[in-house]
Amino acid sequence: MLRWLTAGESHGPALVAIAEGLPAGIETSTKDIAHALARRRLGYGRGARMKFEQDEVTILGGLRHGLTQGGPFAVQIGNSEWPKWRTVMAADPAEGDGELDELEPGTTGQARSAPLTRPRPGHADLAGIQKYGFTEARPVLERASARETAARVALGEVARAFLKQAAGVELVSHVVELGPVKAPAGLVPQPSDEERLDADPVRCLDAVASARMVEEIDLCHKEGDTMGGVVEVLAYGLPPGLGSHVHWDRRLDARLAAALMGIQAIKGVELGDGFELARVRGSQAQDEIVPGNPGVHRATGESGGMEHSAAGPERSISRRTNQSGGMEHSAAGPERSISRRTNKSGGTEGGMSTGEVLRVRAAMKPISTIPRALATVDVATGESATAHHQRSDVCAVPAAGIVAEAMVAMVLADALLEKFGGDSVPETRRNIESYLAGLDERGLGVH
Ligand SMILES: Cc1cc2nc3c(=O)[nH]c(=O)nc-3n(C[C@H](O)[C@H](O)[C@H](O)COP(=O)(O)O)c2cc1C
Ligand SMILES: C=C(O[C@@H]1CC(C(=O)O)=C[C@@H](OP(=O)(O)O)[C@H]1O)C(=O)O
Repeated sequence: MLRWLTAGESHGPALVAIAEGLPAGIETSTKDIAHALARRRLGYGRGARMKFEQDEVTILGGLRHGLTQGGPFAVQIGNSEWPKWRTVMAADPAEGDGELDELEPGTTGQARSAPLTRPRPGHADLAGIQKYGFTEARPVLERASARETAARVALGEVARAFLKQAAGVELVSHVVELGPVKAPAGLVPQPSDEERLDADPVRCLDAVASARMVEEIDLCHKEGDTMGGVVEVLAYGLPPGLGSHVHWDRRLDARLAAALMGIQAIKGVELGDGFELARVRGSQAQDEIVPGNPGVHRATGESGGMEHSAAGPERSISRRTNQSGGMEHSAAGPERSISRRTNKSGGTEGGMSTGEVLRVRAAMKPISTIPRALATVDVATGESATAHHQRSDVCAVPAAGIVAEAMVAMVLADALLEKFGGDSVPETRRNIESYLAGLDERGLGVH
């Protein structure tokens, strides 16, 4: 079982994250994690804070000479802006000598130390004040802030490394909608497109749509507004059978949906064709099962025309049946296999992975903090007021895609460990190979 937690506040000294249950032998490094964090900071439309703040990565436990050791993996992400917040965010009373009343760059007139008694709509501020007995929103917003997603991305990077090294599973994410602009339907990236996507200002695969998305962000910024959008995460090379149909909380789709909904500002999750399937007849909503090995794992519901972009990379984990696994006497043999005509379901059926490409989408609402003053109530006086305005991103959809990748990686790593176990990467890999060989023996392999 993979357990993990994050701690830390947006303007605290650091975020920390701990993952327990990862096997030994996962190859990763400070550099890999710093790279993942840098990817999260990418994206056109992010605010002033992304420019001046640095993520300072320190691995505190669980890694030795570039390999996990089987113990809890602990990472700290230091906040380079901490000296300015030492007083406001001091752990102990009357501690610190931070620059108390200096304005934050990009903010409009709010001193750091001022009590935030005018809760911002669209944020955790008011419900948090009500729930925890606070008199102002600072303690709420500090923990609710999506700054915390840096900690998730740090752990997600280790999970990604595990998935690739133990199972040959590779993830890729991209932006499919930004405000009113949509990328062409059915266009899906390969893991090998990652560099190209990261180089795009909005992490969109289609150059024309990307340019229109950038224009839309500029327009939105000019008009003093903010934007949301939709991101998609794909996982290539999953074995069939992760998750289970036997109980609601073991379903892979349910676990993915919960993990994605757990990202700040995510308001909807779809698996495969998701909501679109509700609009078509049953006869059009199936992924028919056929014998044979198409050599292509489809990412989408399209059955033709998209193979150049939808085909998955070769499954990189080896099959023992093709080598010396002693399966020669099997009735079906590895030459028999099973495949799907389409992948409308997005790679799960009955709460289990099908062995097709996993495709999941998350919809992000527009950034709540808009430059225009929003109506609220001052909780100190009970009078109508205008909400505090912190500086804000215009759009953080590209960053949300990286966070979504991390959350999907954590869920898949957990599901993989649940099914295959293993205290070391080679052991997990052997277990997967043996399972896949068993499927081949029965003629049920998904190649
Ligand atoms: C990567 C990322 C960056 C975000 N940046 C901002 C921001 O600059 N300003 C803002 O108002 N909300 C931002 N949000 C969204 C808020 O954190 C979120 O809306 C808020 O915590 C309330 O949670 P809820 O929308 O899930 O109800 C961001 C979210 C993500 C995922
Ligand atoms: C710091 C990050 O994102 C922050 C998430 C966030 C929010 O309300 O969620 C609000 C902004 O921070 P502030 O209110 O201090 O300007 C973002 O910059 C980050 O992603 O590293």
